[in-house]
Amino acid sequence: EPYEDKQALLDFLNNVNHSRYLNWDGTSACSSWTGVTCNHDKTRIIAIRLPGVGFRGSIPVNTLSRLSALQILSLRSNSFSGPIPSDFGNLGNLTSIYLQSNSFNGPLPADFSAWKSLSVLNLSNNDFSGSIPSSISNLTHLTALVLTNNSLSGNIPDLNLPSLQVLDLSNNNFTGSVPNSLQRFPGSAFSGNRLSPANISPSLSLVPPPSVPPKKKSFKLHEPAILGIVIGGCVLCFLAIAAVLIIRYSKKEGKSGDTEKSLKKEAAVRKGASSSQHGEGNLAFFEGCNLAFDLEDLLRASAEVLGKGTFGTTYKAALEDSTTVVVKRLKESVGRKDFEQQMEVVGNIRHENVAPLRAYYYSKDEKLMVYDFYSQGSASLMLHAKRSADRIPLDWETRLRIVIGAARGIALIHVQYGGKLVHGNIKSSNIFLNSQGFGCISDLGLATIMSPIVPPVMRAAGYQPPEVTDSRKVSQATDVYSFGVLLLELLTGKSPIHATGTNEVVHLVRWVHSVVREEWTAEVFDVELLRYPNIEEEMVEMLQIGLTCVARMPEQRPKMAVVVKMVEGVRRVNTGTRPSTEASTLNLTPPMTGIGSSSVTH
Ligand SMILES: Nc1ncnc2c1ncn2[C@@H]1O[C@H](COP(=O)(O)OP(=O)(O)OP(=O)(O)O)[C@@H](O)[C@H]1O
Repeated sequence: EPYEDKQALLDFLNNVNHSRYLNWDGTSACSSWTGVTCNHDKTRIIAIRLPGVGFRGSIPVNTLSRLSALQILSLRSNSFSGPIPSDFGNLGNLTSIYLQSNSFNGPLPADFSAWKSLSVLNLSNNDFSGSIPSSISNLTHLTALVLTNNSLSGNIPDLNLPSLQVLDLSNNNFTGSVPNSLQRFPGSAFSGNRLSPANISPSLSLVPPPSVPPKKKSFKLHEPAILGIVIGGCVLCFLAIAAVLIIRYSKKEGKSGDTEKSLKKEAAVRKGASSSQHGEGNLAFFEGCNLAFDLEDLLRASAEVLGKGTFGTTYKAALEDSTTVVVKRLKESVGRKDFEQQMEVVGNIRHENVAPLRAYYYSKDEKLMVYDFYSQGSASLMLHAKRSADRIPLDWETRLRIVIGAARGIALIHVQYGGKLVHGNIKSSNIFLNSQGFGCISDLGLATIMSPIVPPVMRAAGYQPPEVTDSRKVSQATDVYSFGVLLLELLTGKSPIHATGTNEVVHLVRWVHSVVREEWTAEVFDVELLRYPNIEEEMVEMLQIGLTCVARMPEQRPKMAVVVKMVEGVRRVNTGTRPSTEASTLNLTPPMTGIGSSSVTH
């Protein structure tokens, strides 16, 4: 509703019991919070956003405390003063508090224990004083703590915040040293204080100590500086790598769609020799595969290039009996023994969320892998292909199914072979829809057989976590990070590395962090999702799961089995609040098979 004056807003807050979101942005009609009593129990209101509407003065006690369902509270960019009212502690369901860019003052709340679900706390650009209470360690779900540009002082307590990924304590009056638990954060998180430099991360050297601490309302101006510092010296290197990858990608895109007469003909051209000598045995099929063709049939099939990936070229091959399969022709690979061993591992995995490897072939000149053809294309294609007015957007239900299926597939992979198996190349172009419309992971095993040849950092720019600098560092936590990037990609509609209008190269994980930190949460989501009603809660929950998966430190990322529960819980939790017809027609959680009791055939 367009609220035009303060009275209308007050009427809303005080009398309307049935709304779930209150968003009111951009006018300056309000002056004081006085009169807002919220004297009804509006248990359904889950989000209040009143940024920049001109409020000033303090927030009296008992104005919001009855909103027991409230999850998101944004009062940023007003002129509130005074302390945070003590009864905010009653709002035990809060997940995000944005009070930045006001003139709040006084100490921080002494007891944080009530905010058990809190994920984002942004109190920056105020005048809070005193120290950080150690009770903040009770916020076990906190992912972002932003206290920059206040007058906080004393020692920074040793905070045990396992989920924390964004920390900014800069431009305060903290003294002492950076505690052990926070030394993983970049130096810029602590700059502009009087801290001993001894144990601050070396990146501090990139941060010129500000001679005059930035003052109120300077946060947005300050933001690029912080980002610039965080990215710091990496940026040039990153830009160079990204440019190479973008050029490569566009070349690759350009190639896809080329048609070729047959794989055999192409092989002959490639070898500059007769193609009759493929020699060395035939295709090895896996149990349960009812495809009936041999190598010659496959090589004779008319083939269309689907794309050139990191490991070789992928073809859609139409056989004479009208079967269509996908053939991956690898550029090179490890030796026969290792190749065959890995193919046996992969080919024997049968699970609805893992694309089955149907057959393989190995000879000196030719290494092939045969898969089913997924006619709808990959999640990447569905999400990013030709964004135009007549395009049918990838709807929210399909995105949820992709996420849930992909999570189940990765979790299944992670319990194979004594929990030692890693995918190593999770990305949206390797995810397809299975017959039930759920995500299904392809390319298992390729990263392993190619790791001596193609290092992981060269493979999936934007999907690889910071610790992956060489192939030995790939672990299941790498897959969790890549899955988190996939989740963010599906929520934002943006590629893991994308260029902005100003040709600036943006890293999706950093971009999402910066947007969430600034409470532009609504802006984070893909505009194509805005047309679907009642999904904001689910999107916000998915966003939080995605951010948990992309935690900087591998040991802080959840295990994939836990992620499965989290993503499945998003819809289960919310079915009660959705229209019953809609909820009952969606079968988002068919029984999970395979995890723990996998249906692997040998
Ligand atoms: N079984 C399949 N069915 C339909 N399309 C597929 C299939 N397998 C791969 N593709 C598509 O073919 C194209 C090339 O795939 P390929 O796996 O070679 O490269 P990639 O996924 O872009 O990168 P990478 O090699 O790192 O996995 C991609 O667009 C991919 O989504």
